[in-house]
Amino acid sequence: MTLKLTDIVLTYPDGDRTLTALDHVDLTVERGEFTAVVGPSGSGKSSLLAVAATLITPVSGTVSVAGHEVSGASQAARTRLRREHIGIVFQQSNLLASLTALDQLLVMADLSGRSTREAAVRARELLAAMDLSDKEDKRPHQLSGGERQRVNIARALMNEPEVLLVDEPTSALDQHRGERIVSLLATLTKRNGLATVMVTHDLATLARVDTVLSMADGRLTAGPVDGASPEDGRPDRPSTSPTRHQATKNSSSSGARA
Ligand SMILES: Nc1ncnc2c1ncn2[C@@H]1O[C@H](COP(=O)(O)OP(=O)(O)OP(=O)(O)O)[C@@H](O)[C@H]1O
Repeated sequence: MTLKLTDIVLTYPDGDRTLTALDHVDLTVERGEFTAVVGPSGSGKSSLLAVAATLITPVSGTVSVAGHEVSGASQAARTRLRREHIGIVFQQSNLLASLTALDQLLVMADLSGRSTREAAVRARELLAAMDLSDKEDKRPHQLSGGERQRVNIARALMNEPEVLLVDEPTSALDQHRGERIVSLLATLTKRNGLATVMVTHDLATLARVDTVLSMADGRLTAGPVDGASPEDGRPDRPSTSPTRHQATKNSSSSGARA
């Protein structure tokens, strides 16, 4: 199992009390599986991603990434694990303003000690896969919102991660560009064998994912919120299995504690 969170409890100090952001959460995502987490603001979605990214240590529970147990690992080991196995795409494009699209990717390779030649080949391949070959030399302000988000995704894939964590990828995009980004994520998940977790408010994008989970008050349960259909907003899409979103959670790989 590529990403496995078991019985995670995460709290934050809240004045003289403690706020439970994640309340005994289980999550398993296999390679090639695209999982979406939906839920209201403040329900714990970003906290879940941060724990999965090994950026925050939970009070209890275990995190395993690509077969590596995170609990008890040193800070240096976590950083290495993150660099080698996890790609993160943040909500807003956080590209460096002064760098070209190509250099945004090369910086990642530099941090992980890849050879410059090998990195340049991979970066160009990734930009081509994102349909950005003609934008290699463009800086962020010369790119559209959708193009910036595709550079973000390419950058997250630079070190060939097994796990891809994506926070609200469509929030700054119009519907068409948003759908294109999620479609791209779905394709990459299958093609690269990624275990992808996407936090989203955008129910229209759920038609492209394999599994939908809902966060509410720090608890993760199977299925979309309020009975919303994953096909909402995409009536023309060929349906793979409308009921799988519910079934997957309860029966097999992805575990969410109800
Ligand atoms: N660093 C922090 N310190 C204290 N409380 C926090 C911190 N980060 C998040 N919280 C609280 O934890 C709860 C879960 O927050 P989180 O950001 O994970 O939710 P979310 O579902 O991602 O929300 P949104 O959709 O608005 O981003 C909220 O009540 C939030 O106020």
